[in-house]
Amino acid sequence: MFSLLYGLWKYLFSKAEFHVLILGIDKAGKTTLLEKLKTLYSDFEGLPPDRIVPTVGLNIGRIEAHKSKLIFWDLGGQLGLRTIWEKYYEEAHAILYVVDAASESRLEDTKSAFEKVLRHQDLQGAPVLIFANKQDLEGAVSAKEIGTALNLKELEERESMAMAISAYDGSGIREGVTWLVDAMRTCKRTQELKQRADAAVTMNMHVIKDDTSVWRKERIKNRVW
Ligand SMILES: Nc1nc2c(ncn2[C@@H]2O[C@H](COP(=O)(O)OP(=O)(O)OP(=O)(O)O)[C@@H](O)[C@H]2O)c(=O)[nH]1
Ligand SMILES: [Mg+2]
Repeated sequence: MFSLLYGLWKYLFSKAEFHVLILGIDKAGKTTLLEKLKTLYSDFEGLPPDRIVPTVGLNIGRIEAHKSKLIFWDLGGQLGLRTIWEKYYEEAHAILYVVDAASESRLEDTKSAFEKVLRHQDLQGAPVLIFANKQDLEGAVSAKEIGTALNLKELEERESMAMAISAYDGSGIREGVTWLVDAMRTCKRTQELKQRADAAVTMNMHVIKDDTSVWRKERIKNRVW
């Protein structure tokens, strides 16, 4: 009962909260980015790149930006781990797709994994932000080139953007987060996710009401006043 009431209170009075799924093939720099986000947006210093290992499970990062709470889910990008991605689609407000812009040889793999993500029913209407990562390396291609390679222009039914970043030095990340928050605030998918959450809260309220009436009946029965 207390947890239901607390959940309801939190729901009514807390800041907007968004779930962002960080995807991309292995070694794109997803976890390095997640740790940089923590450093840039919280009092907590994220792990330095030399302490980051390939991801097998799930890494979570919570930050606050533009009066919103952002919860990032970072999953492993190795081939055998990509089947796990879809378990998180339903709850995600947006996709942050990280690309190693300095590795031309892996662009085909990046592209086919990306197309598969976009085709999934559970991600309909989710805004997509592409981070063309590793811009600190010589030979890294521009965000525009990555956007063209991934056919971003053809995504009519959703908001999309490609931005150049370096998860090492942090360049471009803040601009990307600003775009992302704006896109999540205004997109139809966010409204739909909210409606679903509202429906769950309404159901919880019925449970609370039922609990209370049972409790009142008990008091009457036992004459406890
Ligand atoms: N030069 C450079 N290297 C980077 C950058 N971001 C990540 N790396 C390096 O790229 C490699 C892979 O980084 P990770 O963050 O582990 O990549 P990941 O996408 O999380 O990989 P998985 O967990 O296997 O899916 C590491 O050696 C990082 O140090 C960057 O902005 N610049
Ligand atoms: Mg990782």
